[in-house]
Amino acid sequence: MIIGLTGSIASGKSTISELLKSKGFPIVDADKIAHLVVEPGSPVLKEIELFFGKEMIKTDGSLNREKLGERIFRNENDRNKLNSIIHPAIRAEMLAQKEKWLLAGANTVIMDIPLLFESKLQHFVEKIIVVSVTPEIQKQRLMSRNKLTAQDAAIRIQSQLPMDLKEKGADAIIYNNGTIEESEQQLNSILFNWNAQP
Ligand SMILES: CC(C)(COP(=O)(O)OP(=O)(O)OC[C@H]1O[C@@H](n2cnc3c(N)ncnc32)[C@H](O)[C@@H]1O)[C@@H](O)C(=O)NCCC(=O)NCCS
Ligand SMILES: Nc1ncnc2c1ncn2[C@@H]1O[C@H](COP(=O)(O)OP(=O)(O)OP(=O)(O)O)[C@@H](O)[C@H]1O
Repeated sequence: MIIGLTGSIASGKSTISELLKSKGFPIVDADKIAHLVVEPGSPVLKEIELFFGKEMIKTDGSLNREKLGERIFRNENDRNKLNSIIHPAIRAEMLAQKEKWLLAGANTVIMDIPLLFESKLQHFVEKIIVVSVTPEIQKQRLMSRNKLTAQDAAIRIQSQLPMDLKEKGADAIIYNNGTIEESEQQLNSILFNWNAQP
């Protein structure tokens, strides 16, 4: 079974993904792959430099994520441009990793895809878990994790589809407003209901 794990920014996908990993499930992580495809010297990084300018590259040749983030979260045209440069490479690597796990005999593969709905990737997966939080908790966690002002956190949240729309597209929802243990209990019952084994 291929399970898509999604949610909104700072809703707790990585936290749930870590729990799944500790239970032995193989994880294909789109955010990690997004780091991989922009390694120094990669063609994707060159394209980012050509469009967004030399100031997006640090002196050690790596991507200045903070600078690029400042630009793309507040500007839809820039965000669409970055997506058109980086997403094809991310998708190709996600599918390759999924195939690798299936060939290795995995029963269930987890695909952690933050933009599953925004990028219309529902066909990549068979079941969808949405990790949801209330807007207040989401903003608070995003501000403290990324050291952002309330305004910058709001801009990032608005760059994605609203949570209620994502919930409508879910096969199961984890409400991650309480403790991690409470979220793990919800996760366990979803895995049990779907008879999902690593
Ligand atoms: C703009 C970048 C450099 C900022 O880097 P930064 O280290 O600050 O953020 P990070 O990569 O950890 O992403 C954090 C979260 O931001 C959100 N996010 C990232 N990119 C986007 C985007 N293009 N549109 C909307 N939300 C996004 C996701 O919820 C993601 O989980 C980076 O997010 C990026 O390369 N984005 C484009 C790739 C992408 O779409 N990634 C999302 C998964 S496919
Ligand atoms: N149940 C919880 N209780 C307290 N803190 C939590 C809980 N779940 C997640 N967090 C914290 O909230 C922040 C966001 O969680 P996490 O990084 O898992 O979200 P994410 O959905 O993967 O974010 P992104 O979309 O930005 O990658 C992190 O600092 C994490 O430690």
